[in-house]
Amino acid sequence: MKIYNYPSESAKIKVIAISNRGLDFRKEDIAEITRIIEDVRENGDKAVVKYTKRFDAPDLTAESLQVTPDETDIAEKEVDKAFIKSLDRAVSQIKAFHKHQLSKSWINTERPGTLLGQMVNPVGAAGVYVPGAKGGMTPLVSSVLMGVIPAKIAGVRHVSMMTPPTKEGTVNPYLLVAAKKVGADAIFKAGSAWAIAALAYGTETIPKADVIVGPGNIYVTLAKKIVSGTVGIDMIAGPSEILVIADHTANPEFIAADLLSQAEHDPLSSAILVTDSEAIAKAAAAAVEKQVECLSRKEIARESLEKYGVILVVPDLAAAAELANRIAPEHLELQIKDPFEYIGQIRNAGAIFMGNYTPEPVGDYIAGPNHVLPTAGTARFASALSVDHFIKKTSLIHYSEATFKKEAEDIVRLAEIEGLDAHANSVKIRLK
Ligand SMILES: NC(=O)c1ccc[n+]([C@@H]2O[C@H](COP(=O)([O-])OP(=O)(O)OC[C@H]3O[C@@H](n4cnc5c(N)ncnc54)[C@H](O)[C@@H]3O)[C@@H](O)[C@H]2O)c1
Ligand SMILES: N[C@H](CO)Cc1c[nH]c[nH+]1
Ligand SMILES: [Zn+2]
Repeated sequence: MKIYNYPSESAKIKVIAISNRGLDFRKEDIAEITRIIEDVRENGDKAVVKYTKRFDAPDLTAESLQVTPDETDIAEKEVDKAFIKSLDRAVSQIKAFHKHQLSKSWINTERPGTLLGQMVNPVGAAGVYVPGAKGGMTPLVSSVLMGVIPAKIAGVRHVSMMTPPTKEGTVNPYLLVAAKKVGADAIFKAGSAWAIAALAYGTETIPKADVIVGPGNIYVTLAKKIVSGTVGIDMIAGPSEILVIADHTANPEFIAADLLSQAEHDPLSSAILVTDSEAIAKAAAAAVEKQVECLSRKEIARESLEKYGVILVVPDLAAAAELANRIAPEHLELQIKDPFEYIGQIRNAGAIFMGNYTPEPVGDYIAGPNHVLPTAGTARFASALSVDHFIKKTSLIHYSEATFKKEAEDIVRLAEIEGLDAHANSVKIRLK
């Protein structure tokens, strides 16, 4: 990884290139993904099957698009007991965390003659996208939990899970077992933009969703952006990112391992180290070089680090916080002497990991908070996937006759200023 002093012109250019990578869709991709979405909207299952055959599973048919109970039964026999034990711990900790997020309906009668409030309801149907590039080579079991658990806690009646099938037209058994464990109602063998389009518009086999959530590669993210508004989406949860702020107390081997943990996700992932210690910068760069060689996904990690990895040496930790706030990373690790004192300086980050024994993967798998997080600087305004993404709030309003009459004059005046006679009349007619 290259080391730059920050601030400097060259470092600024590098940081801008990294920050812009996630939402920097190519015109050709926008055109192609829009075409795919329209095709699915018009031709339903036929189009979904066509793209799945072309990109993922050459022998898939409309009849085999949905995973059958038999396939899940077979999967249950294929996975080992140790997996179930780890899965159970993750499920229970993720459930416990998300239960805190439940909102309650409320009514207020403080103002005499009124009842005002908010009724909370879950959406009827949700779609959870679970990434699975290269025929399920990286089955993101944890993303099944992160998508389905908050939907079910919110009370969503029907949750469809979408994931790209393997070349043989199957779904990785670990994904199937996880999906059953958390109560996914249907699983479909479709990925990429066609899966998102099928959820947005519905097909003969795939039910239309009210909300689509879940991370994915650039095509998934772009498709979600395009259908947003027709359906609700959680956020732009694109290629993973990590920014580590480290001081002289940090362990360079730990830093390197954590940077690589996100670089290995995708050639478009980004990994940044910001430190006030030149010695740490050099040692971490050397450790990355050494550790990357041992990774099975070293090609991906190398490509990501080459393009979107950087080490920045800043004058002090205040400058590091300022930079982190500007980049608004998905994951921010604080490998510094007193992270608790420091967090007050951080305003923009998807999730903050504090201390040398809280590496990012703790949050990816087991701590409890959701790992579906805003990327590409969208942590400036977006939050982690949560129960809130699956609910909506309806306002409740009731006026007594006496209170209505007391406020009528004000309503009429405001309506007349807006030039809306019919609004004024709907009040005046009740005063006669
Ligand atoms: N932000 C988050 O919270 C978060 C969480 C987990 C994972 N991630 C990210 O999710 C992503 C997962 O990506 P992935 O690739 O492993 O799985 P994916 O399921 O998102 O992508 C694979 C799908 O894309 C299709 N595809 C390949 N080339 C295509 C093309 N040219 N046009 C259209 N579709 C094409 C494949 O056929 C397959 O169906 C990674 O970028 C990872 O960093 C983000
Ligand atoms: N780090 C990813 C979010 O950017 C989530 C994940 C799933 N599995 C491993 N990691
Ligand atoms: Zn990860």
